[in-house]
Amino acid sequence: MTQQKQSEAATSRFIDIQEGDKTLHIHYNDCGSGDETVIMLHGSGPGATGWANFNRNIDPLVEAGYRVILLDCPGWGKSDSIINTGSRSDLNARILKGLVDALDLEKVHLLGNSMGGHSAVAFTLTWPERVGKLVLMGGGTGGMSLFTPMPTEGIKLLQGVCREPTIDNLKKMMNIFVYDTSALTEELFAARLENMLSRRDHLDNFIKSGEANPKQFPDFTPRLGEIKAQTLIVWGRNDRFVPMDTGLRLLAGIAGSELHVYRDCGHWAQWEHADAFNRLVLDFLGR
Ligand SMILES: O=C(O)CCC(=O)/C=C/C=C(\O)C(=O)O
Repeated sequence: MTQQKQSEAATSRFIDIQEGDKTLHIHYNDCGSGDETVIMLHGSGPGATGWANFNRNIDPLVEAGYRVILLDCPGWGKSDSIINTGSRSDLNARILKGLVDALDLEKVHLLGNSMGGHSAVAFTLTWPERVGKLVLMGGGTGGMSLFTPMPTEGIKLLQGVCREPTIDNLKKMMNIFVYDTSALTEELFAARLENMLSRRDHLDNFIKSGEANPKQFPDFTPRLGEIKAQTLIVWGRNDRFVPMDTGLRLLAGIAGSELHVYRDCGHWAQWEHADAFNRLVLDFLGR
């Protein structure tokens, strides 16, 4: 990996967004400039942030002339925490709407990882006129799998880390994020552990949210036909968090969609196969 050009500190921004009767202080990173904007939405793992999920994808998109915005959803990173009792996909979509309105962005491309994919679909269903293209990676809708018992082993480990945020539990979870564990370094584990432990409130509230409403990510399958945006669906063949047949459901439901499956790839295609993923996304956005 070459030295990263954009830095987290230099691109870090905050905004206050009204959510019901609360004002949430929301963190995002704003990188590069360009006529077209790509907003990246991270997954729901403990310690995830826009930067943690997408640090291998920012520079190539910025260098290709896109403005790249990474939103930390409520309950993650430096954004305010929240106990969420409704649809978290829709909560994140409302926060995203607040952000695009405040930044005066008429239309944006959305790139979502896992929960971020679910949230991108929720946003598209409610505000289709604000969406250019969609990239859904390892996510896009909740719902059952025909082949894999739910919750998946990955989601069970993820919940275990939130309940008991130890380095051992974190390593068990991260070891199945990816196909090739040799790429996971002690430095990466340490950064993720620091993210987690610096915001214990996020972990506690994630568990409380799940207890209040176990269906945080609703099944959008019956509504997928409403999506008109051109959509690139990306999956890892060896995903142990969100089963690959979720990608097939998205492909069947969204008329303007195509699916790319990486071999030797877990739930973090954007990280594990970063170079190929960046080329794929740039080709799709540029068409
Ligand atoms: O439960 C779901 O359907 C979503 C799970 C999810 O978002 C997991 C994401 C994990 C990461 O990508 C991460 O923590 O980096």
